[in-house]
Amino acid sequence: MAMMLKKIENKFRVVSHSKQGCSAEIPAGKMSELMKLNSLQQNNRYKILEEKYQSRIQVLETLATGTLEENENEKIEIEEKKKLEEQDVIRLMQEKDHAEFQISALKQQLELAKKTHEMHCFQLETQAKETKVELEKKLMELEYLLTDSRDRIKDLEAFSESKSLRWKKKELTYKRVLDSQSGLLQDLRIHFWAIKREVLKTQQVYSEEFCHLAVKLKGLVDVAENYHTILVENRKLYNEVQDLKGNIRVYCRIRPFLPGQCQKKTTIEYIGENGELVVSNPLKQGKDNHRLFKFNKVFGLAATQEEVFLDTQPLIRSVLDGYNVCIFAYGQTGSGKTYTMSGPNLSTEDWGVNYRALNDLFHISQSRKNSIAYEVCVQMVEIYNERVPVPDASIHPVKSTEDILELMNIGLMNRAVGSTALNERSSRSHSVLTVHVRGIDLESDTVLRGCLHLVDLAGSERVDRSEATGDRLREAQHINKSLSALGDVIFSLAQKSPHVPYRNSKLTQVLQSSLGGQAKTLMFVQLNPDVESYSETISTLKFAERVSGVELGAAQSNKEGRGVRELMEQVASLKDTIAKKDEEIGRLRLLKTGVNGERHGMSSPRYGSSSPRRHSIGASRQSRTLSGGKSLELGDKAVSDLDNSSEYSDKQSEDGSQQSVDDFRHHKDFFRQSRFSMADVCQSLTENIEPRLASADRSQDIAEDIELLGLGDADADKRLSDISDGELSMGTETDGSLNNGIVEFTLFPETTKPVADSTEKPSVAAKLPRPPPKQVKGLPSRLSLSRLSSKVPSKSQEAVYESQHSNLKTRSEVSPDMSRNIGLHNGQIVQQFFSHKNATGGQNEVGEMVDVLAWGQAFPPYVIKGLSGVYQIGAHNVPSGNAQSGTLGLFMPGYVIGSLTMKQHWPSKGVKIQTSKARGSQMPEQNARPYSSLDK
Ligand SMILES: Nc1ncnc2c1ncn2[C@@H]1O[C@H](COP(=O)(O)OP(=O)(O)OP(=O)(O)O)[C@@H](O)[C@H]1O
Repeated sequence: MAMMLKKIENKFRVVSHSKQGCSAEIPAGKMSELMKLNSLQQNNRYKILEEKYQSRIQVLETLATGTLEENENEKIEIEEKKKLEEQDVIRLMQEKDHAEFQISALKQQLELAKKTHEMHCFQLETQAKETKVELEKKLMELEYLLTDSRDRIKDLEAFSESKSLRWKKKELTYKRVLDSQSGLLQDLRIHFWAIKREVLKTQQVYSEEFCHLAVKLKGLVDVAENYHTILVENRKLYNEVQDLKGNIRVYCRIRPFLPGQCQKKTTIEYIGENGELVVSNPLKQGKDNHRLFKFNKVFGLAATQEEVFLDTQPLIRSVLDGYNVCIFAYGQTGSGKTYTMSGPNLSTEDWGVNYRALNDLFHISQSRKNSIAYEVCVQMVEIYNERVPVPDASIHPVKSTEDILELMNIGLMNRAVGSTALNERSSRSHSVLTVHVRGIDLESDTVLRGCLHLVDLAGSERVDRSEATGDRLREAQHINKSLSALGDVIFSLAQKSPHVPYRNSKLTQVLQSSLGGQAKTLMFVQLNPDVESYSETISTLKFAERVSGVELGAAQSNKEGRGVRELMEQVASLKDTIAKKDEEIGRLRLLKTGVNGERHGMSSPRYGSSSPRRHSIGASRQSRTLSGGKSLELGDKAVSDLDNSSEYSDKQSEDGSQQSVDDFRHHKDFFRQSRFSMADVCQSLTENIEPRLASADRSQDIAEDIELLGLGDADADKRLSDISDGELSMGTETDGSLNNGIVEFTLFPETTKPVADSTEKPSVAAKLPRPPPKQVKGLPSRLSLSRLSSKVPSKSQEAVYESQHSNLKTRSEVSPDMSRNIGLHNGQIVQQFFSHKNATGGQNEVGEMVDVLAWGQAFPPYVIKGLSGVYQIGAHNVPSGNAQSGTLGLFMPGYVIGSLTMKQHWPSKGVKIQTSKARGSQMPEQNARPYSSLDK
C-alpha cells in the first residue's frame, strides 16, 4: 500500500515538475494565461488522481486486511516500503511546497504580465484612435483629389477632342498637299530625266572641252615657267639697277618672341616674298591701321642665321674685289641687332654676320691665293657717349678665323654694356668692326683695297621709353643724337644735297666713307614683333624706308695699277722736299711779311691758326708716309676707309682729284727746278707728267689723289684718334655749348687792324708762287650753284642761300671736292689761295678770277687776308668788275666760317661776312682787309 502511495506521489511530482519546465519556456504574456489554465487543469487532475488513489487505497486496504496475516513478511516489507514512501511523501510535500512557492511567484509574474499587457492594449487603442483620425483626414483629401482629377479628366477630354478635331483638319490639309506634291514630284521626275539627259550631253561636251583646255593649259604652264625665269631675271636686273644706282640695301629682320612671350600679340601681319611687310596694331581697329613697307628683303621670325648670311654674302665677297662695304644693324633695344651681327653665342651654327663674313673672307682669300695675295686687318671701335674709344693697337693683322674670334671676343667684352628697363644686355654704344683688305694681284701687280664696316648700333628707342635716368639718360641722349645725325646724313644723301652733315656725330664721321662714297651699304632693320613696341616699330620702319631710297651711286672698286703707285711714291717724296722748301721760303717770307705788315698796319696772316692740330696732323702724316718709304704699306700703317674710301670713291671726287693732280704737278716740278719761280716749276711739272697722267685711268687718278692728300692708309689711325679725342672737330652744330647763331661781320677797310699774333708762323706754302691755274674742262660746278646767278640776287635769294649754307661745317662736310682741296698742302687750304694770289700777283679783278679750284673760282685771298684758309664757292658767277652781289661760302682749314655776301663793288667797298659761332673759331674782324688796301 505504501508502495502504491509512493508511486502516486512520484507521478504527481513528475507531472508538477513537467509543468514547471513548460512554464519556464513560455513567454511572460501568455505564460500567465497558460499558468492559469495549467493550474486549473492540474487541480482537476489532482482531484481525479486523488479520487483514483483513494479508491485504490481502499481496495488495497481491503486487500491488505485480507492478506495481512498471510503476508506477514510482506507486511514488514510493506512497512519498510511505507517508510520509504512516507519519506517520499515528505519529500513530495516539500516539493509541493516548493511548487506552490513557484506558483505564487508565477502568479506574481502573471499579474505583472497582465498589467503590462493591459498597458500595451491601452497604447494600442490610443494609436488606433490616432490612426483612425489620420486615415479619415487622408480619406477626405483623397476624395478631394478624386473630385479634382475628375474635373481635369473632363477638361482633358474636352481639349483632346478639340485637338483631334484640329488634327483631323490638318490631316486633310496634308493629304491635299501630299497629293499636290506627289503631282509635282511626278513633274520633277520628268524634268530630272530631261536634265539628266542634258547633263550627260554637257558632260560629254565638257570632257571634249577639257581635252582642249589641257592642251592649252600645257602651253600656259610653259609660259608660266618662262614667266618665273623672267621674274628671276627681272629681280636680277633690278638688283643690278640697284647696284648701279648704289642704293642702300635694306633687309628687315623680325626677331621671334622670346621664351615666355608666346602669349603676346604681334604687329606683323604679312611678310611678302619680295620684301613686302605689312604691320598693324592689333589693339586698334580701322583701315588706316595697316601699313605696308617694302624693302629688299624681309626675314621672318623663323629665318636662320645661315639664311640671313646667304643674302648678305655677295656683298661681303665684293670686299675682296676692292669694294667698300658697310653693313649696319638698326633697331630698338632688344630687337636682335647683336643677334644678327654677332650671334647669341660662339657656336658656329649661331654665328652672326660678323663671324660668318670674316670666315668667308678667309676662305675666299685662301682659294685665290695663287692669283691674289691678300692681307687682312681688323679694327674694333666703340662709340660711347660721343667718344670713340680706340684701343692702342687698334688695327690688327689677322690670318685666320681663330685670330678674329679672339679679337672680337676681347672687343665684345670691352663693349660698354648697361641695363635698361627694356633689355638687360642692352648695349649702349655703337660698335664698329672694320675689316681692311688689301690684295695684290700677283700677275698685274694691281692693288685692291676693300674695307668692310660691320656696325652694331646702339638701341634706337626713344629716351622716354627706355625709362632711363642719370647716366643711362645721358647715354640714351647721346645715342639718340648720333642716330638722328645718321638720319640727317641719310636724308641729305637722299636729297643729293651738296652738304652732308657727317661731322654732327662721331658715328657719321666713322661711317662717312661707307655712307657717302661709292660703297655698298646694307642696313639690317631689326624689329621686335611685340605689340607694345608698335610705335617704335613704325618709326624704325619709316627710317628704314627713307634709307632704302638713298642712292650712293654705283660702287667702285679700289684698284691701283703699278704706275699709279709709283707716282704716289714719287709724290710722297716730292711732298717731303716741297715741305722743306716751303719752310725755307716761309722763313724768308715771314721776314718780308713782318716788314710789310708794319707798313700796312697788319701782322702776318694766321695761317692755320685756328687749326693748329690739323696742321700738325698734316705734318706728322707727311713724315710718317715718307719715313716708311712706301705710302701704302698695310701692315705698319693704319688702313682706313675713313680716308681712302670716302675721299676717292665719292662721286664728286673727279673735280678734287683733278685739282690734286694739278697740285702734284706743281710739286713735282718744284722739286726738280727749285731755282725757278713756282709758276715756272708748276708749268714744267705739268708738261712732264701730263702724258703719264693722261694714260692713267680714272681710278688711278682718284687713288693718286688720296696720296696727294696724304689721306692714305698711314693716316687712318691718326684720324681715328683725332675723331676720338674730340678736339679736331671743335664742336659740332649739335653740341649744346655751341649754337648755330649767325654773327654778322661787316668788313670795312678803315676799321681793319693788324693781326695781334704776329709771331705765329705763317704757312710757308701760302706764299709760294704758282702759275695761274687753268679752268678744268668738264668739271661740274655743282657748288657754284645756280643760286649764285650772275644777276644781282634778291634779298630773299640771299637769305635762302645763306640759310642753306650758314650751317656748313667742315671741309669734309661741304663736299669731298672741298676736302681734297684742303688737303693739298699739309692740309692747309690757305696755301691754295695764297699760292694763287702770288701767282697772279694779286692783280686779279673780280671778273678775272682764275679758277684755281676745280669747281669754283678763286676769291682773291687778300680781300680777307688774315683769315687763314679763306675759301669760296662759286665765285665765278660774280659778274666782272662792278658792283654786284654774290654769295660766297667761306671756309677755314677744317672749319666753315659761314657765308660771305658781297655788297656792290665788293673788293673795294667791303664784304659782309656771316659766320657761325658753332665753329668755335670766330673770324677776327680786324684781320679782314679790303682787296684794294692789301699788300700787293
Ligand atoms: N632671330 C632671333 N632668334 C632668336 N632669338 C633672338 C633673335 N633675335 C634676337 N633674339 C634674342 O633677343 C634678345 C635680344 O637680342 P639682342 O641682344 O641681339 O638685341 P639688340 O637689338 O642687339 O639689343 P641692344 O640694343 O641692347 O644691343 C636676345 O636674347 C637674343 O638672343
